[in-house]
Amino acid sequence: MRRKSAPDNGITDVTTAVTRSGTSTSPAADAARRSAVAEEQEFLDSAIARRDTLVDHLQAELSSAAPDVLERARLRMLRQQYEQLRRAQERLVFGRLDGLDGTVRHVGRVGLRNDDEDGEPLLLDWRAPAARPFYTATAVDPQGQARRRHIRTTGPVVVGVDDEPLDGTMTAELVGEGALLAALDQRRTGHMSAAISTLQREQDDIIRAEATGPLIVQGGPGTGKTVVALHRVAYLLFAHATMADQAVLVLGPSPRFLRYIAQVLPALGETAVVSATCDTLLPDIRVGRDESRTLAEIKGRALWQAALENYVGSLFPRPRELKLRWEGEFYVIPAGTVAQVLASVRGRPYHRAREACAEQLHHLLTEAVVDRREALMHAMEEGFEDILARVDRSMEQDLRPGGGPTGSDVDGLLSEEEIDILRGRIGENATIARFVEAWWPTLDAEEMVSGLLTDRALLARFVPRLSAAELTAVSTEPAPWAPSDIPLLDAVADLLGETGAPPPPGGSVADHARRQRGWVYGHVVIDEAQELSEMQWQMVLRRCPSRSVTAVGDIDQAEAAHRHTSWAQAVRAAFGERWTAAELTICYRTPREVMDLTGPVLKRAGSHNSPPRAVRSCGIDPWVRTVAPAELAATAARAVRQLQQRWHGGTVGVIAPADRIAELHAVLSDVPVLTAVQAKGLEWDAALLVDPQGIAAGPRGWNGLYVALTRCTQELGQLVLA
Ligand SMILES: Nc1ncnc2c1ncn2[C@@H]1O[C@H](COP(=O)(O)OP(=O)(O)OP(=O)(O)O)[C@@H](O)[C@H]1O
Repeated sequence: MRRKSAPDNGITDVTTAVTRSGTSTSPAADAARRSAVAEEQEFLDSAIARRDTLVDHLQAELSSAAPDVLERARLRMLRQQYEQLRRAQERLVFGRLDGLDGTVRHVGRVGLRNDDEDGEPLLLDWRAPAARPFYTATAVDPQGQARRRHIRTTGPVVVGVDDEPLDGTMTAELVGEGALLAALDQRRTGHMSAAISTLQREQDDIIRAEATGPLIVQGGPGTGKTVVALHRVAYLLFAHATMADQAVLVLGPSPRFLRYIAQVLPALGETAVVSATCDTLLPDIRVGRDESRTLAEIKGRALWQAALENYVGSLFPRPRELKLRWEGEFYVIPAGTVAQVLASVRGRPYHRAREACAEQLHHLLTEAVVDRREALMHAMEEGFEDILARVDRSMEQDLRPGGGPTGSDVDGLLSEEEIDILRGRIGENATIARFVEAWWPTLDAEEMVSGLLTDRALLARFVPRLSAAELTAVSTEPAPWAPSDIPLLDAVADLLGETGAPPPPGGSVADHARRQRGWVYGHVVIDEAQELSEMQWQMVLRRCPSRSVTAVGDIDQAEAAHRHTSWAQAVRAAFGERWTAAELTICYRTPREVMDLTGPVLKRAGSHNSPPRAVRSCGIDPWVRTVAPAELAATAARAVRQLQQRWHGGTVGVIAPADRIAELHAVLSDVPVLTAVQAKGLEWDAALLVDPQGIAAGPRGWNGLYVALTRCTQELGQLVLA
């Protein structure tokens, strides 16, 4: 932090001289702008030098550190700091707050401390509480600030500054409007980038919200839901140190979408993150086919959870007398004792219960063997020579082989150590293991689910709420797994519990989390959450029992097979009434000219909401061409070429009904040609909609058309069939 000598004068000079777009209005203004840029360049240079020094220090410390177990946590933290600093190249410094008290604070991608450890930081991390006014201070609520400055940089060079006085002389709905509009107008690269320098108030409120329970964020297309979701991950990992130990799960709608957002969190230095779709959450299972909407809807219903619990529950053994054979003799464990053993593991997953019961069985058998021996010893004491001989023989067998103590106490009773050895032998004995396996078999989730889904009678027994037609539809599906099978497999795998050895050590927290189906995350973020079925929500809950979940989505863009038209319906099965709602209201992506077309489409989709308000106009009117069906593909190819020329250096995407994709792919190999569902969450500079009526004709087609219309940042073209 620096203190200005004459705060009021300094601020006034610059802010009156520099307009929001950074262009000057007079020679005096030009001079003020140059001086402001020079001042910020000086600061940026010092921040870069400090960052480089810290990187060098950390590198030296990491390379000289011994791999001491006790040091692991500290080394992990150092490595994280090192990675964050090393990656903090672009926009190292992007903001400045001038306090009413004359203090000056710079805000940047990472925090940088001065040489003096206890002193004020040189640069505030954008997530630090002290940086918050940069995103939320207004003229009405200046939060102790006199001015906010956006510093525009290209690599290590300051190229401009945009000042906003917070004294009421300039009122703007947007924070750092110049910088924001410049960011929104940039050509799209095909990858989302971080927006730390231009986050808006309503976005910041959600990013920094408490993470103690489910937070559901509704926002229309382009309102920055993905931006908010990803920056919230970065914020939570910064604000809650322990969250990095558990990792954060980011669930997106498709692999294509995950590729689109893949660079944002690494660029912010965050690596304790696992990205997946609901279909790829199970480490060893892959979806092998599409499915009908009817089946997706049936198998997405919450009722499957109880059905599967009953199904797995039915396979737990019932209490009955158990007769075990050990060293040629039979031992009986009465049904009452078995019932007690079973009761003691009630509520545990199948395999964990099995493991615990098997252990108790080993104990009981050991006790029975020891008791019988003691009885024999008593008899021996009473002088039965032949029994003595049997005991000796039996003991020789029991304590063989293995190098342990081979003798017994002088009185013939087993010592504690010998009893332990006996118990160990029973626990490792193959015959006993076979007996336990026959009594309580280990099960495989995939076999269990396919066994249930292909057996109509079994389905009718465990899923009685399905109609006869639904039972038939489910039981006659083909073999490879479909998307709606994944939550069923996950539910059964969870009810069964893990078997086998834990995954090998090594790798990062994210590697561990990725490899383990049952990993519990510190937080889960879901994008396009309106698409999740009730059973997919259960998958989320299993991975985050604390319910520290942020779900962003647009209920009006819902295209999934479920019939939810409100968030209350969508999340009732998962959270009941206990969730918090938030809303994003401003559309950043799609220009006003295009958003004006979306109102009627949204109405046709059955929504009572209005589309979000577009923040900017691009000056390009959306266009429509009517085309004969036979000309469609060729016209689309020509239109795409023209768009590519106009948006040279940017991106173009095509959206069409599913049945036209193949025909278009044949002529358009260098641009994405997607259905509306596949285009979810994506954006391009220009979008071409081919046969929009066809898009609207599908199931939930108007919602699909709403998605399709809102993918462009600049130009929208439509080819309508004659
Ligand atoms: N504060 C911001 N600063 C800069 N760019 C932003 C900001 N907020 C949103 N954007 C940009 O606006 C576009 C839309 O954002 P985003 O994809 O997060 O919206 P969305 O609500 O998830 O949209 P959709 O529901 O259509 O998928 C992106 O290019 C994003 O980078």
